[in-house]
Amino acid sequence: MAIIEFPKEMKWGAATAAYQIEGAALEDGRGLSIWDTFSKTPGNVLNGDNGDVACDSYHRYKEDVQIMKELGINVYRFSISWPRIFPAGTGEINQKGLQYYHNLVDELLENGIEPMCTLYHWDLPQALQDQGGWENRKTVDAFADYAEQIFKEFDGKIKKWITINEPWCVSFLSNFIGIHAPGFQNLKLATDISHHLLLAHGKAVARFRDLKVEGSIGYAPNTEWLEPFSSKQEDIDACNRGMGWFIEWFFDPVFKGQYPHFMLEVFDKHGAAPAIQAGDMEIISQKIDFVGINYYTGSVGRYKKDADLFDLEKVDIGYEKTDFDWNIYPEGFYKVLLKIKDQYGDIPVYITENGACYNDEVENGRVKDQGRIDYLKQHLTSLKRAMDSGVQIKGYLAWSLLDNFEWAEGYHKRFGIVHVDFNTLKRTKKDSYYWYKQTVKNGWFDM
Ligand SMILES: OC[C@@H]1[C@@H](O)[C@H](O)[C@@H](O)c2[nH]c(CCc3ccccc3)c[n+]21
Repeated sequence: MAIIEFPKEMKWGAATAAYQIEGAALEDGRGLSIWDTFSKTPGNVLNGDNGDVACDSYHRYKEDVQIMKELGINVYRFSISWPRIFPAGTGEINQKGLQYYHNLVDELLENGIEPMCTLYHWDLPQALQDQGGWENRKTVDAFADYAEQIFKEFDGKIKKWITINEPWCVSFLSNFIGIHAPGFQNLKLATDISHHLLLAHGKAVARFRDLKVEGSIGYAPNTEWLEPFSSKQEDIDACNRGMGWFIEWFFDPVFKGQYPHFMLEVFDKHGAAPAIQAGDMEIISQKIDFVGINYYTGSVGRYKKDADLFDLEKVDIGYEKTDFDWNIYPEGFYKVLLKIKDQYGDIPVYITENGACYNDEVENGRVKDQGRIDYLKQHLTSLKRAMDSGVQIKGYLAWSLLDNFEWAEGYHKRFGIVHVDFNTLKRTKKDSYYWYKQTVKNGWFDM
């Protein structure tokens, strides 16, 4: 088949997040996060799993860095646990928490791997949730203060920064759909939170600029492609409205300084337009250096009155699926990247997450996850198509380095290119690890 080749200067990496891999949830002064509370509330997480131990990367990070070094990647995306730094969300700083991230970052740098740091990957300090969480504008300022502390602490060591991971998940998945922490189901709450998250992003960028921190900063919205079932205008419009929930709602404020009118109309219909204060949009829309794009799947959609907020219903037309039951839809990756470039201009893009759930187990010391290899091949091919179409891709980071705590699905859903036995914490490199290693080394693969 075809040889798919990438530019020499492209960065290759892997991604994780604090609550999903660290464990040591009650160690060295860490405060509780909303995910500690949510996962320990019966019924919220499959099998009652929680992040108390996870991959125990808090203690095993040196082994993990060696795995990355052998993989040959040159960038590693991780997140800092806010409650490990500020156990109460603000005020007293936990020095042991800072020390852990210095140890991790130093280990990465010593092994020629560039740290890419996500400041917020969903683990809000519970103490702040107790004061209203992201619904309270005080949390926005607490985030800016936390970000400032981290910028000052790691300036010169960390040079790629991401403010917020997937504000759509933090707002709508967690406060309207309700399957993630803190688990509310209120549309007005969710839209207010989405606004406060974008404001928090903007305030952190402002502190970054004021402090003249070395490096570049962006955010990492999640994307999805919705393909109209037919060429009927009602199907096309329904899919555009549905994608507006992930894309225009979180991109227009940052890149155009305003919310998309068609989305405001949708929320207004339900009395859920967000509360915006004078000056907010200027803070939100200040320039960023790159955008992190997370892409996993796409669906076919068609118009259906009142099917959901967008008069949209998804139609299963038989695409192959991963073990998360998500369609394997690489075409959507190509299309969403071109949509973003067409609508927001030639912004530098890192693919900060792309990967697949396959729950293959270890057999005779090996994990034959051919499904994941095929998924990566197809999506990297779509990525190359987007690059050849002019999308400025700076790097690709696979989700995830390790099998880890997959939120409401617990440890049952595996996204790693490295298998983790959650009883022994033994790491086993999967077939996809070796395929990815070869691809990173060569800069090309044979489709
Ligand atoms: O579900 C796989 C990964 C998570 O492990 C990451 O923490 C998170 O950033 C992330 N986002 C997405 C796409 C949005 C989504 C998240 C969770 C559930 C459904 C959709 C997939 N993933």
